[in-house]
Amino acid sequence: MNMKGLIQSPSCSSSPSSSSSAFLRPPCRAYASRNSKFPVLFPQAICTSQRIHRCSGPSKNYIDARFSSGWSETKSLFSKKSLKKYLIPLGALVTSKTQDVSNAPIVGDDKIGVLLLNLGGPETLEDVQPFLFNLFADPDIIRLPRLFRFLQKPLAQFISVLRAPKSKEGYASIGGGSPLRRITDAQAKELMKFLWEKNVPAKVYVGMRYWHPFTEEAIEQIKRDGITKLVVLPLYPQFSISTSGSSLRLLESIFREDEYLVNMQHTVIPSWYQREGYIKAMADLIEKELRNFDFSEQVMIFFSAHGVPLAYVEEAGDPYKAEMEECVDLIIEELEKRKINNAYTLAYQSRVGPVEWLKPYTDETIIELGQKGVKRLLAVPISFVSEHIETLEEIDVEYKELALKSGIEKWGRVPALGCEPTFISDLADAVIESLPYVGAMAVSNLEARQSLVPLGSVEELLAAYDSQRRELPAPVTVWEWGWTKSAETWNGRAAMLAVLVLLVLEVTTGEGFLHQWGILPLFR
Ligand SMILES: C=CC1=C(C)c2cc3[nH]c(cc4nc(cc5[nH]c(cc1n2)c(C)c5CCC(=O)O)C(CCC(=O)O)=C4C)c(C)c3C=C
Ligand SMILES: [Fe+2]
Repeated sequence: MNMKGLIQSPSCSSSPSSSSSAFLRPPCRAYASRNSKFPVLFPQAICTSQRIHRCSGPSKNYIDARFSSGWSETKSLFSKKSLKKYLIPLGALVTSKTQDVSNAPIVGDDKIGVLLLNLGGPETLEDVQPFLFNLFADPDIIRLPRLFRFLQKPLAQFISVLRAPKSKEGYASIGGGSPLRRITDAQAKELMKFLWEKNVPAKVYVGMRYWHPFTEEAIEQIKRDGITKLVVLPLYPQFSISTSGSSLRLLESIFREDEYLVNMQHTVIPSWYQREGYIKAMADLIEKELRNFDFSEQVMIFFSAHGVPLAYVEEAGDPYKAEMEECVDLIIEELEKRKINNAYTLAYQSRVGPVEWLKPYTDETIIELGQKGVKRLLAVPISFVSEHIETLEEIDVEYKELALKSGIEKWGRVPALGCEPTFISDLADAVIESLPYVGAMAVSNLEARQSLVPLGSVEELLAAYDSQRRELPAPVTVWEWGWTKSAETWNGRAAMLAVLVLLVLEVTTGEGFLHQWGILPLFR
């Protein structure tokens, strides 16, 4: 079959892992979620086919865990009203008959596509500033109050120019650019291979949020190929408004404006950290890396996740923290099954700007552990499945140095999953399991309504998790001031306030240093 035109990057070497049917669970009883008024029934068919890790009892299922812990306590946007909506995904309903313009694989009458969503990264040092501009221009990264929205682009320009030298240094130290495109392309190629081997001939596309290949480019290709059923799969294991959410929001706006896409059936797999293949693959990597230590049972397993500003979780109901904690629990459970009972901890890295981010912070935790006499540390990057600047530079260089200075004697790091066959094979299973829900009309489709991983259309998912689209303090604060805990915070806030004043003056008068430097106006 013709696969030309698809991803042609260096592939990961892998061989298909053994069938994941070993992961099938015993039939699950139907039960209701503990803190919710809405009973969530999990029929056997769904439980087994979704291969959700926790399927053993009322207190240990995925949805139940969400609503019984952080979610309900954090003014979650999964209010009972939105939860109801969430559990009744409507799907994209209209079947489109498209012209057969390409060699896209066909199942029945359908041409199936999988769209992998990822962040994207600068490929050269010249790309760094424009990449940062795209990132900071994203209203899901810097959420300005409505009144200040017109400042989004000038502010993004300003911050990106300011941050570029530091970022460039980082990218220079890892070879002059991000490896993200190469790795994501390789993952796409492997995923396609697994899908075909599992008798699902699908095309896999990569759509990046902030750099090439942009999501818009992937969508154009999807249209050219005449895809009729699309599975949208963000490559972030845990959902965050700032990552998968942002990509889905972009997708929603693209879908809305396009007649072809309005009619294309699709579904979204919003997060998949609880899948057994992913959990086992992570545990495999940890187990392997522990073997490099002497006295391996004394090694502290240090999960380091990318942070998000605290307000995302506490004010907008971002499920990221709850999903992260659940994910760590699942990996630890898997390790314990293997008789690996090491101490472990979770901390958050990579904060940007002066607002408060999820705590504990990775750097502070490393210092504390050193003070407490921990001698062996194994860092586990957990929020991202490729190597990238924050593993290769921040963890491997900065945190390692800090750890050694803080009294840690032996440091190790688990590699990112990349193209691990167990992992990619399981992603292929996730795609296959989602296919019956593509375009499913949940109102009349009991299974879609009861799906454990709440598959739904882009629009429904966005409406469910972020319907109110609250204004949040941006990671880089531009309007807050006051007495703060540290001089760094205060300096940052004062500087940003000054920036805001200058920007307002620039934009209203049309004069100032940004105009002199040719940065403004953005569009001539
Ligand atoms: C789950 C992963 C990620 C979350 C959550 C996330 C939130 C987030 N990030 C920024 C700001 C920056 N991120 C940058 C790079 C970057 N971010 C992620 C992942 C998550 N970000 C990755 C994988 C990468 C690296 C891509 C690569 O090129 O390898 C950067 C640029 C690098 C730098 O200058 O440090 C910035 C800036 C914010 C503000 C945020 C939440 C609001
Ligand atoms: Fe980031």
